[in-house]
This record gives sequence, structure tokens and C-alpha cells, in this order.
Amino acid sequence: MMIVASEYVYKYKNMQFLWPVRETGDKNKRLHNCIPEDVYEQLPAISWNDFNLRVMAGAHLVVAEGLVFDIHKWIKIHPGGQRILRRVIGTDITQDFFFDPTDQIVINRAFSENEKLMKQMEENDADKNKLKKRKPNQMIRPTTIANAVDLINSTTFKNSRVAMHRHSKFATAKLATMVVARISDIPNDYDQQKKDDNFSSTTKTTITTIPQDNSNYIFRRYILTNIELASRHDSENPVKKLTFQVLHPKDKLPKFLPGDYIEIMSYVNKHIVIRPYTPLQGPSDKTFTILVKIYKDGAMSQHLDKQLRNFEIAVRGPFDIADRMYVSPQVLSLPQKNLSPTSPIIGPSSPNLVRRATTLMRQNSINNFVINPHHSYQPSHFGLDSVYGDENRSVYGGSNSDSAQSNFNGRILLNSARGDQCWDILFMVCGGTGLTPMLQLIQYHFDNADNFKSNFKLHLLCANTQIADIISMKYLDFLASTSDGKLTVTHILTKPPPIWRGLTGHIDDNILFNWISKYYQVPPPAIPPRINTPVTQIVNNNSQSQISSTPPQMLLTSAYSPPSSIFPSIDENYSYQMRRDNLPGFIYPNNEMNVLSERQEFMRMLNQDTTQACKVIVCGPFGMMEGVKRSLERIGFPVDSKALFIQ
Ligand SMILES: Cc1cc2nc3c(=O)[nH]c(=O)nc-3n(C[C@H](O)[C@H](O)[C@H](O)COP(=O)(O)OP(=O)(O)OC[C@H]3O[C@@H](n4cnc5c(N)ncnc54)[C@H](O)[C@@H]3O)c2cc1C
Repeated sequence: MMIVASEYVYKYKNMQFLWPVRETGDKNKRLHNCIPEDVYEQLPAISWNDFNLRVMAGAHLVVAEGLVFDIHKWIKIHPGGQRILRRVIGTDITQDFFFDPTDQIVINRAFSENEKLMKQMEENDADKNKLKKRKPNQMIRPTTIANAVDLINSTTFKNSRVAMHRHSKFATAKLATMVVARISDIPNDYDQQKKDDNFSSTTKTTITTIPQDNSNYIFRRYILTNIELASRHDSENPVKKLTFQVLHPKDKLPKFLPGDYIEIMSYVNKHIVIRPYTPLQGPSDKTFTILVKIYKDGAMSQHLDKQLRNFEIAVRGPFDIADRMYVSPQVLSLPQKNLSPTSPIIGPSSPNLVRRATTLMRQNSINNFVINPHHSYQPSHFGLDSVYGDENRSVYGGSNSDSAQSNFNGRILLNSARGDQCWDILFMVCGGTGLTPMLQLIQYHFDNADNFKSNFKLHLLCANTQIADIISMKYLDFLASTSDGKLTVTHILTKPPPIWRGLTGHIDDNILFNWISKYYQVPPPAIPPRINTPVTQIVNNNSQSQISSTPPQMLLTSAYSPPSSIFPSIDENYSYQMRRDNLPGFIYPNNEMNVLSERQEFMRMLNQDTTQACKVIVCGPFGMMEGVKRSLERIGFPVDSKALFIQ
């Protein structure tokens, strides 16, 4: 049942309330001070979660000073334009409503929508046709009155935000009449916290600390300050890099960690649409970027693509991707209560919230709630069963209960065994925008490894269809070339250009094995084999070790890693066959069975290697990940304990 807005009477001119208003004694609580005591007493207390649910179900709610306001009546008559108010729905507007104009936020550029758009379109061949149709110097014409007011506002307010200007006492009193509830789970020191943090997301002080308050469950608005093309313009689904800046000068951004994702909310075609994206640290501590693949029929990606610089986007988070991981208590051997479906607020895209929102929506006959179809999910053949069946699992990992359980204790993409949480060797396989969590990991390792000389190695295998689809190719090359050998980047294309010298086709067993075995040196056996030592003698020498039970040929070939200098580059179609042929003095098996056994043996050694923490992380389209998982299994890679798949 929706809450009905309370109305009370006040004199407009001299701001004298006919009813006694609540006296909080705090002049900063301007909205509180406009609300009669008895109205305040009767306000229902709702949680952030309920607030979000109602917004997702179509209610036009905002929060200010911890109070909830229903602004649906105001939208049509708002002097600042309809769009501005639509943009603030579901967000906390305290800072904006009482914006102090002396607090100027600096946006780095001049603001000219037409100029920028024309320049972007000129740069983009795909848009040239549209450009031709446009008359010279033709301005972008607002399509509605609301649109016109928004455009005027956006140019008038320039460096202040379009939806952020000091409101009159009248406007304050007017908003106060729209109060419908108060937020129940605001901490007692909320006001102090707001002063300290300017109501920004809780800054994470330690790597494993996930904010316990719910401040990251409320949407906040950020300014879109930069739009760049990250793939080539002729890509079928171009990828754009969007940079966002905090709205208020004193706002802070949390330090994003690998596995963090944010949620963007928009009002698209009369629907509330929420989609998760992977944030990357921006060029300054007030900015972050996302890479967005623009789908031709994608609701959010099209919406984001249409946004102009200096416009606002509602964002919340960050959330840990582990929150999206649902593992059956049976698999984890955990009591049901630990993973109760009614346990903490997750994201609105979580099955919990989606279910409850759907119910609420049905109860209220609301049809404008869109659930991201990409949150509905894959068959459960990846080792972990969802608590909710197969419907909502986005991260899946090994079925080994220890590893799965330990994933809940910290950041699943990081190595909890090392103080700096870096991996010794990290293999990253990605397709398309699956690159984004890998960029988080690369950024993290270079920023956080105890020192740059620290022993970590990152290897990235990027799969794309065409060269035009490769995201930030030059940037990746630059990172690799300046990494002092710590990062390698390998590209594979299914439709390569004629001059392509890199890998081609789909990622398969050979490619994965060659890639991993090229960069992973399995430790030599306790007594290294000598070329002229008879095999039987080697086995006898190692009679105490586990490897003595394996066939001698495998023991030798897999335990011995030849110097990397004898390998041709993987980009030059290096094959494991060539590697074996290059090793002197051994008689190698040349039938397929032996090659397979040899790979299994290499992987067995890798699995038993306790000297270096290694992980394979895979992120991309479902089909690609399924193929990679099967290949890893076939070559004997310990998928359960050392692989993680993010969808
Ligand atoms: C944790 C997480 C992080 C994410 N991070 C990013 C990110 O950094 N960058 C990014 O671009 N996306 C990211 N996504 C995906 C993103 O949330 C949206 O699903 C995506 O942008 C499409 O949304 P849309 O509204 O534009 O398309 P929709 O309206 O949802 O879909 C329209 C059509 O586009 C096609 N489509 C959409 N998404 C896919 C897909 N993944 N594979 C194949 N076809 C698809 C479908 O054919 C669909 O019919 C992430 C998803 C998750 C779960």
C-alpha cells in the first residue's frame, strides 16, 4: 500500500504556520523545522530497502534530511523543469536542496552541448549520415517544454549543477508538505556523518571491510564529465568510456576494489531501469569511469549513450560482486540461516529484492518495473547451485566447499593469503566488457603490491570478434610495455584482419594450455632430472615423493620447465608440440593420449604447487566462459580451487 502524502496548511507570504511546527532546536534541520510535531509523529519509518523498493515500483520519492518526500505532484509544476526532478527520484537531495552557492564545484571544461555533440558526431563515422541531414549550424532543438527548461537550466547554471540551486523558504515549506515517511535505518550519528563525509559512500579503510551501514544503498547523483570512445567507431557495439565526477565539492568517492560494481538507475521510456556496471578509479579521487558497451536495443546503454556532458546520473554502491554469489547451503555445508533468503539487503537486482519488488508491483498493479534480463540466469552446471535455483547467479566458482566458503570471507577476486591481497600469478581471460574487472585487478596490483618489485605476474587474454571491438587496445599495450614484464596482454580474434599476427579463433584447449604453461613454471622435482640419467634412476631417487607413481616420461617432461627464451611467442602460434620438440635429450611421446597425459601432469604439478598463489579469472559472455571452463577441465586445470568465473 502506498503511503499517502500528508498535507498541512501554512501561510505562503510570511511563512507562519497555522499549526505549530516541530521545533528541533537545530537550524540545520530546515525541513524538519517545517513539519508539525503530530505529522512527524505519525510518519511511518521505512528502511532504505523499502524506499528503494517503492522507487523501483514507480513511486516518485526522494530523501532529504532523512525524511522521505513524495514529489509526484511537484514534478509537473517544478520551476526548474520536469527532467531535473525526474533525475532526482530515488536519491538523497539534501545537499542539492540546500546547496550553498559558495561551494563551487570545478568541472574541467566549458559547457556547450551543441559544440560537444557536433564534435563527437564528426568524430564518429557512424553518425555522419545524421550529421549530413542536419542543416549547418542547426541547434539541437528541445522536444518538449520540460526539455527546453532543462536545457536553459543546464546552460544557465553552468558550473553549479542543473538540479542544484538554493531553494527559497517557500520551496522548503512546499517540499515539507510532501513528507510521507522517514528512513528508519539512518544511524544516530547521521547528521554528524553527513557533515564529515558529505554523505558520500563510506570510505573503505581496510580491504576486507565492507561498509555495514546502508549509505551505499541510496542512489546519489554524479556528473557525467567526459565521454570517449574506447573501442573503434566501426565496432558493431561500440564501447564508450564515461567519466563521472562527484556532485558536491566535499564529496568523497570510495576507493574501488576488484569485484566492486555500482548500479545506475535511470528513468527510460517511463520505466525505472537499473543496471550494474564495473567502476574504475578515475583520473582524480573525485572521479570514476565505466566502460559501457552500447547495444542497439539496450535500454540503459542507449540511455547512457544519449547523455550529454554535465548531465547527472543516479548511481549507488559500490557493492561487492560476492554479494551476487548464491551458493546452496548444502554445497557450502552451512546452516541455512547463514544464507537466508531474507537476510540483508543486497542490491535491487538481487533475487530477494527483485522478488519483493515484483510482488509489490503486482499488488499495486504497477507495470513499469524492469528487471535486467541479464540477471536471469544460466543452467547450474558450473558447480554451485543457487539458493534460488538457477535464476540469479552472476558469479560462479568451484564446487569445492572450502574455496567457495572462503570466498565469502573477503574479496573473492583477491588473494587473501597475501598481506597485500595480490596474486603471485594471475591469468585473466576476458571477452568484450569482461575486461572491466580485469582492469580493476590490474589497477589494484600496480597500486597495492607491497612494492613494485613485488613478485606478481599478470597475464591477460582478451577475446573479441574483430579488431574494432578491442577495448582500450593502446592503453593495454602501454600498460604492458611499461610494466617491467609484470603484465602481458594477448589478443585473440574470431574474425581477424588479413594482416593479423596474433591468435585467431575461439579460445580452446591448446590455446589455454600453451598460454598457461608458457607463463607458469611448475617447480622442479626435489632432485632435478639430468639429461643422461636413466629414467629408472630418477624414479628411484624420488621414491619418497608423490611423483614416483607417475610414468617416468611424464615426470620428466612436466617437471622440467625449459628456459622461456626457447619458446617462440604465443602470438606467433607457439604450440606446445614445438616446445616439447625443442627440449634436448628427451624422447617425447607423440601420440595424442600422451600429450593429454602430459598436460594433465603439468596441471597436477601446478595444483600441488604451494610456492605461488595462482588464479585463473574469467569474465565475458556466457558462451565464452562455458567454453573456457570446459577447456580448462579437459586440460586438467584445477578449476574447483583455482578458477573463478564472473558473468
Ligand atoms: C556485476 C556486473 C557488472 C557489469 N559491468 C558492466 C560494465 O562494466 N560495462 C558494460 O557494458 N556492461 C556491464 N554489465 C552489463 C550491464 O549491466 C548491462 O546488462 C548491459 O549494459 C546491457 O544493458 P542494457 O540496458 O543496455 O541492455 P538491455 O536492454 O538489458 O538488453 C538489450 C539487448 O542487448 C543485448 N545484450 C545486453 N547485454 C548483453 C550481454 N551481456 N551479452 C549479450 N547480449 C546482451 C541483448 O540481446 C538484449 O536483447 C555488468 C553486469 C553485471 C552483472
